[in-house]
Amino acid sequence: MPNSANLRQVLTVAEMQAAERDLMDAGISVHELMQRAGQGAADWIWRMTGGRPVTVLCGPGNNGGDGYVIAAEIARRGGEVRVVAPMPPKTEAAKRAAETFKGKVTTSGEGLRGEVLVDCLFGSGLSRPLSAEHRALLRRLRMEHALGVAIDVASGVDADSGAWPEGMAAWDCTIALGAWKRAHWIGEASAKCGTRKLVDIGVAARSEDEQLAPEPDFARPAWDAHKYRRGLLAVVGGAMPGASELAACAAVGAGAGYVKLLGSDNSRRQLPPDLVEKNGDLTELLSDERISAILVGPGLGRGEEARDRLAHALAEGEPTVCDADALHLLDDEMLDGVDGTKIIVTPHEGELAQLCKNFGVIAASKRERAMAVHSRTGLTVLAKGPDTILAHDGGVAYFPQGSSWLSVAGSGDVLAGIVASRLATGDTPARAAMAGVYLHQQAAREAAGPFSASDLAQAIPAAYRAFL
Ligand SMILES: NC(=O)C1=CN([C@@H]2O[C@H](COP(=O)(O)OP(=O)(O)OC[C@H]3O[C@@H](n4cnc5c(N)ncnc54)[C@H](OP(=O)(O)O)[C@@H]3O)[C@@H](O)[C@H]2O)[C@@H](O)CC1
Ligand SMILES: Nc1ncnc2c1ncn2[C@@H]1O[C@H](COP(=O)(O)OP(=O)(O)O)[C@@H](O)[C@H]1O
Ligand SMILES: [K+]
Repeated sequence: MPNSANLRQVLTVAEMQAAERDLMDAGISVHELMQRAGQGAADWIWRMTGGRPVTVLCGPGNNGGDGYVIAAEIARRGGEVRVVAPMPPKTEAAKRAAETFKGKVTTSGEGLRGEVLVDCLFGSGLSRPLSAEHRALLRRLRMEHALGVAIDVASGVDADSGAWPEGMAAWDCTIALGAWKRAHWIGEASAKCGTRKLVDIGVAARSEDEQLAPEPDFARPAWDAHKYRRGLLAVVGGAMPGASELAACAAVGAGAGYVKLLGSDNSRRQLPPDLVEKNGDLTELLSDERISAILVGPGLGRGEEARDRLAHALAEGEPTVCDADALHLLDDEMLDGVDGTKIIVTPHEGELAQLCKNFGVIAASKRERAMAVHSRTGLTVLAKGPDTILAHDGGVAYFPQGSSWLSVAGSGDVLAGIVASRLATGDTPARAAMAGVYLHQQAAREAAGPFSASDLAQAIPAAYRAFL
């Protein structure tokens, strides 16, 4: 994934239109922007398909206009290309682009069988749901072509929410124009858009833009590093020790130099040799000044004792990750006198709903709920699930989709351990959360599903190496 800011911005349709107006104010015409977009997309298509016969489906707006530019460029390079246009071009720029394509244009593409379908029916200007006729056309053409490439966003997708049109087949590749849209990273669309490519047409990055989280860039420990300097993470255990052990095991490979499990019982259990467990009075155990971060929540329980342990952990004022049971116990009373900006919460959908309830927040979508909890409390909110959204001091960040093999019990404990480990190394909450998600996803690739959560935890050092 690109790490430069203008290739990571994620814009709404309205923001994209404003960016287009800014470019036009700077003297660049819609025609020029369409040429940049269409030629850039044609370049990717040419590289991916190596000159195989291409059918371009063109709609009436500027997405269709891009399609005519793509078709003309492929023809100029000597490729076999035809256009299916159920409606004539309506905008000036699209009409002008259509004139440059001299090849075959039909309205239905009936009987066409081809290798590559390029979808330029509708892009970000989708103003109503697809008609039954357009759905059927898209479905038929998609079935009649081996490979499908969507331009900007797949036709019928809501670019701002990532909602996917019912019954529509997935695409092999989506080529975003000018900037990423939310649909490339959230909702069903993010899972169905295939490989993502971005064509840069000169849109400038602004600091307030939402962004695709940058990949971590780790370094080996400093020459004079020692275990405490690399970070000491305290994992507060509770009623069900398995979950905190799993999180602690994950934390060992994710950057911290030392991970200590602070248990609540003295029962003899077989612990992995890397884990150090201390039992006893939690306040005393947490008074170790070398502790640089705390993880609390996995296996904590939700009763009085759990509440007490969470309150003790938060009272330390250290950078802290709250996950699982802790998310049910967090509320205004628990946060009273606590600096919320030092805390990361890692809720799944249900836990996010619980946080909203506890803090009296009402919001419609996962993204809005995460943002609302963040702005109400100052907490850094990593809302996980099939898609992951981070609401933090710097705004909102999105991530590529991880492997669906991550949907296994304990996977969230592993993520919490990784994020807490990053926090212990001195990363800011936002950086720790971003690095944590990428490490978790990379560990899933290394463990190559199906895997158990402990397989996933074991794959973390290999995942770490991928970002060195
Ligand atoms: N912004 C930029 O910087 C750049 C943008 N570029 C490109 O422009 C695209 C956006 O173009 P766009 O705004 O013209 O919208 P687009 O998606 O072509 O559709 C609008 C047309 O479709 C119609 N229509 C909509 N829904 C419909 C439905 N369900 N069923 C039937 N009709 C429907 C709608 O009709 P109306 O709502 O007006 O009745 C209108 O005629 C963007 O995705 C990117 O590809 C690049 O070229 C360069 C830089
Ligand atoms: N379908 C999916 N695709 C990608 N990642 C997923 C999917 N389902 C779950 N995950 C990831 O797996 C983890 C599951 O966490 P969680 O629901 O807390 O599990 P548990 O409570 O069992 O530990 C999260 O990091 C989430 O992002
Ligand atoms: K499209």
